[in-house]
Amino acid sequence: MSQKDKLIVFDTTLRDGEQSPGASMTLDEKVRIAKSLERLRVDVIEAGFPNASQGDFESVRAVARSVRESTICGLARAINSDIDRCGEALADAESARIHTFIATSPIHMQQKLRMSPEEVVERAVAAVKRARKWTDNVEFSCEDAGRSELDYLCRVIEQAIKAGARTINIPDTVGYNVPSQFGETIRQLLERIPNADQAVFSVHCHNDLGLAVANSLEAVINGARQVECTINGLGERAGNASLEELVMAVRTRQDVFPCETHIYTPEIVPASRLVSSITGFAVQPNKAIVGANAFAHESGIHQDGMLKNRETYEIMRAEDVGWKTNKMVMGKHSGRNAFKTRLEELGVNFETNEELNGAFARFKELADKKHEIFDEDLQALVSETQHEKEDDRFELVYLKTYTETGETPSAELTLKVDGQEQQTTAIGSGPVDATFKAIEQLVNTGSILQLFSINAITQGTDSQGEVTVRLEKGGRIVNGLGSDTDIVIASAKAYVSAASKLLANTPRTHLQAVNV
Ligand SMILES: CC(=O)SCCNC(=O)CCNC(=O)[C@H](O)C(C)(C)COP(=O)(O)OP(=O)(O)OC[C@H]1O[C@@H](n2cnc3c(N)ncnc32)[C@H](O)[C@@H]1OP(=O)(O)O
Ligand SMILES: CC(C)C(=O)C(=O)O
Repeated sequence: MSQKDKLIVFDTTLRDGEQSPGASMTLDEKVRIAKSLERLRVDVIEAGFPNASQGDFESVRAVARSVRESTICGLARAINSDIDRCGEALADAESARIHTFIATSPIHMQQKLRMSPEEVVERAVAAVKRARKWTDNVEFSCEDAGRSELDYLCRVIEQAIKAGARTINIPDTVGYNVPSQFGETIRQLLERIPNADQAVFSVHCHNDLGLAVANSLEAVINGARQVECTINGLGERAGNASLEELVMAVRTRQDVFPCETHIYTPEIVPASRLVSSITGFAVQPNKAIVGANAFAHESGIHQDGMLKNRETYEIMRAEDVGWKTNKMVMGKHSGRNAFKTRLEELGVNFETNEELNGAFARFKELADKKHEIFDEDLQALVSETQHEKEDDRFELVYLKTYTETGETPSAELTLKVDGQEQQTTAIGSGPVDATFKAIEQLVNTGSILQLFSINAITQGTDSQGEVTVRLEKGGRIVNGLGSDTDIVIASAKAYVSAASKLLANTPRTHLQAVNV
């Protein structure tokens, strides 16, 4: 069994997270999120502020009734009516905690509460005692502790513990602290408060300077054993410390942290998605752990390293946080190793290095035009390459089409016909029709177009179009395939490919080249 301390994970997505402007949640949504936090094995779920409104009260009560495995907590000011309402909302919880708070910084005491430091101590003590009438599990927070005087903090906290608080929370309410200083504050509090050993010290950091996770971790190194956090870092203003980052930092760097969480990490990504879909707050792609790119690799050197040994570029396993797998994104920065490996996974093997190099060159060309190359793009690219290999009598060199409202569409075309460049122009009912007529002038198949179909290979307006052209002549039917981000060019490629097949065994003299 592990000798390490337990780090208690206190999630406040439903309370501080909901304080994000625009992130309000309905009762049902809160229960769904609470159930997801329970699956994550979060130790304490702060479900709301029951005295804020009837709706908040009912939500906290509903969460308290639905969740059995996590402790359910409610927030209350150091005011009897807040505390009693909180106690009522939590009455049906399997395990309940009342979290009461009052500000301890000079600016908050003078300007907001308009209370003297003595009055604040008295209110804190009275609040903790009142909460203890409801439950033994009472947490006390010194709001704006990050800007409070250390001697005064020691005084308030000592009294709060004496009054019965079993968790003491040190919030950096406005995200003002930096890690070394915040860690030192925790160390000093634990050292100087005589009854500090009778409570668990907790931290609650905000992200105004982007330091919420770093400050929390430094506090843990200095003795804090509860971290307050939210899924996706949701929360007031710039948000709170993000649960997923804290949990994975502690887990990944067990050489640094003297404690461990009991979080079931494969539930992290599902919880993140749920919170994002309910609040409508999208997760940025480069967000640590839960961003779409957190386990995606695009550059060739990284992909090559990953294929040789995953740990060259990954410090965690995607599967451990709930992704199906990590991702090799095929794009313009990808190299040959990743290209070849992905195609092999798709069942395509190259017989020679020349073939691989040819396909890879085409892939790079396509990647310059299109941000991400999907498996379907690769398959289209290879099948086009293989078609060309079989029947390369004709090759599209240049195509320019002209369309304008009220004007007749036209096409200007250069084809390589049996190795020789030939040019022509044609008009048609549309740019594709004009292009097909121009090709036909040069290749002269005399065939009938039986089928012309276009499909978008992937989603997005930068998707490639894949075109199939079916030509029929004298009972013989051939298909040609072409793909490109420009659907007229894809159509030209498909027609040229079909024509090549149709005339593969025809004597080369049949062609009547038209030079313009
Ligand atoms: C840092 C944090 O995240 S703290 C939690 C923030 N969450 C919320 O505020 C929850 C939503 N809030 C609300 O619905 C309302 O503000 C309520 C119901 C809590 C209070 O509403 P109102 O009674 O209308 O008061 P209002 O919001 O205008 O002002 C807050 C009052 O609480 C006082 N107060 C603030 N914090 C505390 C505290 N911890 N203990 C005691 N009194 C406090 C203020 O001094 C002010 O008192 P005053 O009216 O005598 O000046
Ligand atoms: C009530 C406390 C914990 C809080 O949310 C804060 O100080 O940010």
